Amino acid sequence: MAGHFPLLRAPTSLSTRPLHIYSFKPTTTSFSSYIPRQSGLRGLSSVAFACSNGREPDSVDVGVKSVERLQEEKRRAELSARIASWEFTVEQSGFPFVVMKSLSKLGVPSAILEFLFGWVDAHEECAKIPEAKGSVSAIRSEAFFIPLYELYLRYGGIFRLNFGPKSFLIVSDPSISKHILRDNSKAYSKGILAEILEFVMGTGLIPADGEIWRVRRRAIVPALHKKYVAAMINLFGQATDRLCKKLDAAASDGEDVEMESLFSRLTLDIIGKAVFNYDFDSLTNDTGIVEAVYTVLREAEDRSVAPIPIWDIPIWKDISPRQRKVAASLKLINDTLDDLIAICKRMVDEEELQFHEEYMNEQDPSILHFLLASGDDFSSKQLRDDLMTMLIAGHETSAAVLTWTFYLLSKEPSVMSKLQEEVDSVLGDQFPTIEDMKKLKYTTRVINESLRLYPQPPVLIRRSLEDDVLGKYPIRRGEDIFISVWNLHRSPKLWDDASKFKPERWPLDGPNPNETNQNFRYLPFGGGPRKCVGDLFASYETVVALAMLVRQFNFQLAVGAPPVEMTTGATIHTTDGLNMTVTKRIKPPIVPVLEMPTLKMDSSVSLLKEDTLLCQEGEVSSTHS
Ligand code: HEM
Repeated sequence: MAGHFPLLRAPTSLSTRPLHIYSFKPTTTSFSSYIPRQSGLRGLSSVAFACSNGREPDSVDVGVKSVERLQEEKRRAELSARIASWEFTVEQSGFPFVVMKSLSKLGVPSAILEFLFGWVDAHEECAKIPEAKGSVSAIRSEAFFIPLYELYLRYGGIFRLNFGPKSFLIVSDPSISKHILRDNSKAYSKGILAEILEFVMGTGLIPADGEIWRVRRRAIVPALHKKYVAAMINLFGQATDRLCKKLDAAASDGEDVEMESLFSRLTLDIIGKAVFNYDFDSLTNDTGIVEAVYTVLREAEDRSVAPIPIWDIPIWKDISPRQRKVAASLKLINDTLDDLIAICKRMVDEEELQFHEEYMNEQDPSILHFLLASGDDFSSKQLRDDLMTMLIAGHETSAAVLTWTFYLLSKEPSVMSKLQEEVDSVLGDQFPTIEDMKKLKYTTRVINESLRLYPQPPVLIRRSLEDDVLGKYPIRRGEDIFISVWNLHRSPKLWDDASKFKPERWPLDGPNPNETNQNFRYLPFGGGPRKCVGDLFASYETVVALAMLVRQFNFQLAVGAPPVEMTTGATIHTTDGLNMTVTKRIKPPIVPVLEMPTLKMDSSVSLLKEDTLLCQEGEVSSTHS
């Protein structure tokens, strides 16, 4: 999300997208990056991550797709070659640069050039940030962070990208990221992000800056205390159980399922209950409010790529049917939130519970209830902004994590087997509990690794509020900056086998990886004061859903489905959904364990020890720690 920005990618139309099951129906999900079209950054090139399930598709459509894919790969290779040949470089003056470019054209490898000319650069009095310029001919509408990766390999951990009059600093260096996000975070705001999200999130926590952000963060973080998150485990289990029932029916009927939209609905149902005690029940129904939520999400995404902000023209709001629909959807959501706030206020007035640090109403443990009970002084508009922000922040991100985790697992059956083995032994037939979270170590590593390969969102956005120095480069106030988490997480300089899905890279007996213990090369939840407030919530949510689903089913990419390609909204989405064949698992028979009283005592002693160890080492990082 949106820390979660570029925001928003919602199923294009709930009515055009059947609720849960269909076979290879293209899902009208053309996601675009949030990067404003006028910036010229969108779709610098395109990339298709073809999926193959090891079986040959046979339809004509699929044949056409394969040709398109080959063309795409060719285009991509051409673009890589053009980037590698410095074609996009903005000429910098000076003898060293001219020599470097000439040597590069003669085929001298970039590692040698870096070695030779890095030294020269380091000794210049006022180093200049390497500059590249966007090429109109290379612009397409696909995932923008892929060409940024190619440019990073060519230009390094910080470079300037120019598009016409606009320019952006692209940062892919751990220590510069740490400087911006943590060490000098006060000198940076959310910039473009705040401007685009204003209509839907107002001054909610994600777009807010300065004093408003400080006050709201201080009010909201305590609401996600450990007891609350533990109580949410039940909710995660129940919601996932509903999804399991749907999959069970699909498996019995032999129908394939589109998992991305199912995950979107699962996480919407969860976040509605968790944040304001509202059951969207979107896994079962397409009610007006669910459609309203998606209308607003889609609008935010579209605004982020529109060439002219026509929605700002007063008369346009009244005559455009689309803008009228957006306004009506926002009104419906706001009215619903106002009702929920009123109901909750009455509950708080009537209850006799004393407010304290780990306050929680068992009947309604929602964040809204905590905020109202805390007696904080804020307007209902601010409260609505906060609720809306968390709804969006906690919905698309978790759904995207689950989508890409299942995609990755479909490619690595050995990881899936290991995962199922752990889940069987830890959960048996029970619903997951908070104690299980510490024991599901490999499951957690699978999520950690999925977040490395598919960070949600793939870039973080900032704007400098004052002059600063990034690495060795001075920068001016007002610079728009993209920290590419995608580049950091996939850099061959920072990781062995960077592009391989390898949960084993994170030792089971080691700490849960986070930005601090990975020194800012790994930023699944951002870092510094603006780190995600829902990190622990989201970790448990995705672990519970993953564990319950793989316990009951096997998942394979559906035969003949469109290839799984990437595109961006708030998070990384698929272009045509994640179509899977789901089959019920046949588990091996449970072998009864012989009761041996004398040995029993010994084993319980060692079990206790192991549990203690797991508690200490298996903790999932939390903003609240
Ligand atoms: C796997 C799921 C999630 C991922 C990957 C994720 C990721 C992130 C990231 C990277 C940021 C930092 C953005 C930045 O620095 O610009 C962030 C911020 C935020 N996240 Fe999440 N998030 C997830 C789930 C959640 C959930 C479940 C909630 C709410 C319950 C939530 C609420 C927020 C909020 C309010 C912020 C803004 C914090 C601030 O600016 O002070 N997120 N998230």
